[in-house]
Amino acid sequence: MTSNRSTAWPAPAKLNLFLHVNGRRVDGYHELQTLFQFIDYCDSLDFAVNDSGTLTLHSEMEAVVANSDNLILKAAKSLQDYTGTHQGAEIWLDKKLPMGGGIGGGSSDAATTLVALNHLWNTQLSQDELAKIGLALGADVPVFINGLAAFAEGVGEKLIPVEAPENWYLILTPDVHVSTAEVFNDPLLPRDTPKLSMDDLMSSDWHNDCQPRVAERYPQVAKALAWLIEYAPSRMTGTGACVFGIFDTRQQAEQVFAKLPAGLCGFIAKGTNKSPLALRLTQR
Ligand SMILES: C[C@](O)(CO)[C@H](O)COP(=O)(O)OP(=O)(O)OC[C@H]1O[C@@H](n2ccc(N)nc2=O)[C@H](O)[C@@H]1O
Ligand SMILES: Nc1ncnc2c1ncn2[C@@H]1O[C@H](COP(=O)(O)OP(=O)(O)OP(=O)(O)O)[C@@H](O)[C@H]1O
Repeated sequence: MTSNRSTAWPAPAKLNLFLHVNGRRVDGYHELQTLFQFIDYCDSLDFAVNDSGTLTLHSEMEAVVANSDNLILKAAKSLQDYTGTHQGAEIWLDKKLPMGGGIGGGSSDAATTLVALNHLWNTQLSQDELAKIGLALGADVPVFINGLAAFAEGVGEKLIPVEAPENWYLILTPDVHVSTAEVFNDPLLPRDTPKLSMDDLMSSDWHNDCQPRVAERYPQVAKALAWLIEYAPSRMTGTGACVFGIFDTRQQAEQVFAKLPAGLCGFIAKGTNKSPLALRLTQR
């Protein structure tokens, strides 16, 4: 073990408690309104800083995604380029979050890398500067950098912190990869949900505009939703494939989890309006 190893930087997952598609921009991207909340279910990263400038990543996910395509190394390189630092880092990733499920693991890993290295390299960028670098890596990176549950507009970069109910969730992870680009390119995707104002936020009908089409095209998602909805209010997060059921207590979530039939997988987590990454920073 390297002696200057800084350990256990959390990269939490997020849920989109709702995801409304309000329109399509001329560049093809969609205008969204969404409510992001973190859950206490996280990847974990370790960092050892060096003076040679080299960046290396150790991760079991290399079998699935080449290290050169990993958002962690892309984030570290972006921070080097932006700040001109000559420092580098050896990075270890303990991957827990299912990939491509709409819970934002890749974006969260990128955000944790930016926040941790900004701290460990002492490059002193502001949160806004880090969020700007992060946005170029993915629409969901800024909310992970800010670390507060938020109502988001635009493509997810205009963030207003909100206090959402910190429920317990049973999250099901259908074994299917849903392509975000494919969902947004679907001609039948509804794109006309009226925009909510902040005042209507908590009282309005929360839904996910991507859910009906994804459920139609991916029977595994439809099956997970059909089962979960029998026990709790349930929705899809992001563009899927994960779906979550909402519970008041851990016990209620556990009772339902215990009934999970063969062929469905999932986990229990608690919603949290302050990200475990932000909590880690304040504990230093
Ligand atoms: C749907 C969300 O998960 C909500 O949290 C995110 O906005 C998705 O963010 P992401 O996974 O980082 O997605 P990106 O990699 O930026 O986009 C993938 C593709 O989805 C489409 N896309 C994405 C976001 C958006 N607001 N409008 C789009 O039309 C674009 O074709 C884009 O090329
Ligand atoms: N560190 C990383 N962790 C996960 N995926 C990564 C990582 N780096 C690059 N990727 C790529 O990004 C893709 C999307 O990953 P991610 O797990 O963030 O999807 P997601 O949960 O659907 O995210 P979102 O909700 O932001 O759409 C993966 O399929 C993988 O190819």
